[in-house]
Amino acid sequence: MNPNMKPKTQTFNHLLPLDFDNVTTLPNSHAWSTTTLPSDNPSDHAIDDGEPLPPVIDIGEPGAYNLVRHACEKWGAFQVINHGVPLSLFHETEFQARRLFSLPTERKMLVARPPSGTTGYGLARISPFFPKLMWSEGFGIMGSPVEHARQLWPQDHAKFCEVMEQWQAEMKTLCEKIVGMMLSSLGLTHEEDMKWFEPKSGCDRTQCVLQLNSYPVCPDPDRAMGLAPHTDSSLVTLLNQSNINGLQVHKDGAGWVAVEPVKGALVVNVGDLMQIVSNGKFKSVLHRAVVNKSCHRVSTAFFYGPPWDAEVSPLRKLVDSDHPLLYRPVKWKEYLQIKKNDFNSALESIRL
Ligand SMILES: O=C(O)CCC(=O)C(=O)O
Ligand SMILES: [Fe+2]
Repeated sequence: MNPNMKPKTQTFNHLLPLDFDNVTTLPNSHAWSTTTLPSDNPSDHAIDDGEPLPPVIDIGEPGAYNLVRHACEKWGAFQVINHGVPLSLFHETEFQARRLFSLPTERKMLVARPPSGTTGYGLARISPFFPKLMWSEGFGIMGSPVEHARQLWPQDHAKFCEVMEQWQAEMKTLCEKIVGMMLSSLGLTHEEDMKWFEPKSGCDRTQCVLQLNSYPVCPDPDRAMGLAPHTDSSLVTLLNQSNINGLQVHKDGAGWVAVEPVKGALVVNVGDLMQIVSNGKFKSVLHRAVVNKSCHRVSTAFFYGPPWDAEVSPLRKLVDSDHPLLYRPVKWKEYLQIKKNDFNSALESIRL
């Protein structure tokens, strides 16, 4: 696989996932060959000093800041527990996501995501960068999902909207806390150093996307890919991967490492913007999702970012003669355009 590949011309067929329920063998369109499928298996290095890695951090503990910094530098990912999000809401969110994906294909097509859009039902947005299709379907939400939910369930959409809005609110609060912890761990204060990111004139303009992902049972998981390797463009991403294995993170020297699900924990990914803000100290983690033969896996990813037009640049306090400025300033909306063209080399293209 060439991560620098340009998107190929999309046809309508490329925008819509398979009707997975009616497929018993892996179609050629979804069969990743050894040249397109990263061949290295999850590493044996996933255990370090008897602890599963990336680390699981109790963010209620006084020493959590140091653990967060260490995880962001070493892995670009960690799991959080003791975060205050009720377990019942995890279950309700997963239940509603499963309810959506179990609708008949024709119903889901009513809310198909447009080719360059963010919200609605469809293939992974990164699909155009890869020669094969992924064994997954997704549904993107920004703000209220009510317009789409009304089309999916004309009589019965209130609960879906209530649960998704509650989940978004909880994720946003937790992201604010985690971004604050990351900055504090670098010796920065939110007030001084994050002015670009603060709500202006009392209204909160941070931009967030909630992405529901579905990985149906796959007849030939070794040749299929749930979600191909990528980094997230966000500042941070919070992922609920339910109780089923599938997420893997890439670590130099260790290869692909499985992130073991921990009940009630959320995975935190450092995103590209946080790598920029931290002047390269924190690593935007390369990750992927694999599929399996027996369980339909559902995950929810909450991408947390600054206002579209806020300029993101490395924090001045982190730049000195030993740590030269690594990235030019960029607005998130501009960065997303760069990512659409350059994909996994987007960070390189704004490097000084
Ligand atoms: O489902 C997963 O484990 C990964 C999801 C993900 O990386 C994404 O939605 O960006
Ligand atoms: Fe991701």
